[in-house]
Amino acid sequence: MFYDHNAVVMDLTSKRQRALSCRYSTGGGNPRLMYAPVKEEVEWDEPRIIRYHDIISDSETEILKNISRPQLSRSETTRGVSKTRTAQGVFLEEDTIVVAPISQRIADITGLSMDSAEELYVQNYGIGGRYEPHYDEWDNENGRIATFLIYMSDVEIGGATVFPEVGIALKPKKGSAVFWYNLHKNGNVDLYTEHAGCPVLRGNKWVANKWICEFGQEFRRPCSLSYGE
Ligand SMILES: O=C(O)CCC(=O)C(=O)O
Ligand SMILES: [Fe+2]
Repeated sequence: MFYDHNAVVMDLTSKRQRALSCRYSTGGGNPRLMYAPVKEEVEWDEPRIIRYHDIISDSETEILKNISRPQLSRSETTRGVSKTRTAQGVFLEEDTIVVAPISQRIADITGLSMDSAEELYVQNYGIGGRYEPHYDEWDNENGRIATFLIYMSDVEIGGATVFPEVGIALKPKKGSAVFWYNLHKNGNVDLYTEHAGCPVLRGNKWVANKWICEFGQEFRRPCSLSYGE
């Protein structure tokens, strides 16, 4: 399938920008964030997509890139090496330097448990690297309830994360992250969360994905019995 991402996106994003809002967040009163609240910006309402600014430092990103570089391999999906995802990636174990504090920060910010989350997945896209439209979760037990996508680089041209169903483009901004729920509270996939990584036209794109899973979130994000919620 071919999407003219730039055309869809530039049009709708500019309309939406008028309603954007920003605030400092303590993750609902988390003690670790009381003295250093995180900068939160609403990118979209439904599905709710939040951008967190300055959540990872330049030195942390350099460490993550340096650790990852020698281990990168072509990204795979459940069907093997992927043609729809032309990037290289690596899962970093929790005891890797700087990884555990990042997981803790994500837990503090989102209020979700990291106990059943996947390991941090660092990805690098070169020129032309892209990831075609997909859902992070479809039908798994302990599915990916939410995605926390950290941008570890700016990208000169291209490389936006786009949501074709809603018409929004999230531009990579080094040190920031975007967060959304893939699943509704009733456990169904939110069909508006289909997203893609646009081709990198100039520059080099680094991201780190933390996929947060369902188990352990029962009291943090209680289920809903309502069909639409
Ligand atoms: O690189 C991006 O902007 C999106 C990456 C993504 O969607 C994924 O790895 O699942
Ligand atoms: Fe994704």
